[in-house]
Amino acid sequence: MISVEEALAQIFALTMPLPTETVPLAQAAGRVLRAPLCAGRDQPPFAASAMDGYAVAGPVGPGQRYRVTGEAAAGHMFAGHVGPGEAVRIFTGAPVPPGATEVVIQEDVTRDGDTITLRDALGRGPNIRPQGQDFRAGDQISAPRRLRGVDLGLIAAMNCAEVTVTRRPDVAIIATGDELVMPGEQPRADQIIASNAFALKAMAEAEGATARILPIARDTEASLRAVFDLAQGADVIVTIGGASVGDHDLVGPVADAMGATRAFYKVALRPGKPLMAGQLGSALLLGLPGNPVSSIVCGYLFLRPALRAMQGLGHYPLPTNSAALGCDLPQNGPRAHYMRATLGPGGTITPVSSQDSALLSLLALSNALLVRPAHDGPRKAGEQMRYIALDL
Ligand SMILES: Nc1nc2c(c(=O)[nH]1)N[C@H]1C(S)=C(S)[C@@H](COP(=O)(O)OP(=O)(O)OC[C@H]3O[C@@H](n4cnc5c(N)ncnc54)[C@H](O)[C@@H]3O)O[C@H]1N2
Ligand code: MOO
Repeated sequence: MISVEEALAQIFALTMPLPTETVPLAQAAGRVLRAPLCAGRDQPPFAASAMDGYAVAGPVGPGQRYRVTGEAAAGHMFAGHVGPGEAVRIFTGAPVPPGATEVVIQEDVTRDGDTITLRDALGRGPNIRPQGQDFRAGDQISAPRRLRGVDLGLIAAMNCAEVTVTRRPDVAIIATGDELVMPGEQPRADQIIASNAFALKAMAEAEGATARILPIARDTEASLRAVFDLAQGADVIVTIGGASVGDHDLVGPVADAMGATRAFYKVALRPGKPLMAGQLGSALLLGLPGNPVSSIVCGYLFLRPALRAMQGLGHYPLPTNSAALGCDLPQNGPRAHYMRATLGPGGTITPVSSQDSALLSLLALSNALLVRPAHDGPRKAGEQMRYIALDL
């Protein structure tokens, strides 16, 4: 059995950044920017008033008087110049007219006809945002990066209407097993509901992929082949179940018979030991174990990083944080253990009561995977441990 790190490296070796496409900004949230962007203009493009008040020229102090010669509002600049002893009525966001040295807020002014007089208690000036204070024409946003809402706002301000992003990976998800029916169907007494595909689809979509749940493959070679055929065109084919050593575990043999090349089978990992990875046609093939927690943990550890790599974000495992252990733990065995755990209010992390890989309800109660490396020694409450946030 190979280590989790080796398995992830082998999966990365099977991935290539996908081609790019150009999309309008309004459709770019969550996509991965692949080409750097350049600001088309300075922001603000002119010295701008930060307040509503008066743009004045000349010394500013209590009792100073100015003659108001015009008005500047956002989107309506004042065409003239402000000379000594003159003022222009100005509003937030308006260009500060040439000659003006300060904007005095209107609360500090008394106005009588066309004359303003500054009050005794003056606020601090100058209330002018210099041209290019936010960014300059030519300033760049670097790539690659996942585009958040704030990035889209900045790109829009730079006057870029379109962005070059990675094409969305297409993920085909195949649940396998005679015991499975879809939610809402009428299961026989010996059947259960196929649940894992829904978690994995949500995970893939949160990583920027499109995901399709294919019909459940039954435990026959013909059925599995037929569903694999439906996966054509996918960048990633994820199978669920049928990965172990039982007589009805057909994923490996059928994929092999269809020409898949196998990178590895079995990882020193708990849960998720019977994980398989390879290539089928041009698709990355991830054969996940059927136990619900195993498949979802493998989705975190392998599918998410693989989708990031395919979108051009590089080869990285999901990030970990550290927290103080809430209880003692015995020595770990030979498999890295990703324990379902809760991160409590005091910042301590505690494994949930059972680590059985079939217990979806306990996974749903958890908000972290406590990482125990293979052969990790016994741990005492209070020790710092690494964990992965269960954020999807
Ligand atoms: N003799 C051995 N038996 C098993 C071993 C082993 O090493 N030797 N490994 C165990 C481990 S660990 C795991 S994990 C499982 C993985 O088995 P499979 O990947 O072949 O999965 P299945 O047998 O098809 O299913 C396991 C379990 O999960 C349920 N399941 C399957 N698909 C779904 C789905 N889409 N949604 C919800 N639940 C699903 C299935 O009904 C089974 O209960 O093998 C152990 N056995
Ligand atoms: O490797 Mo299995 O996923 O422990 O239950």
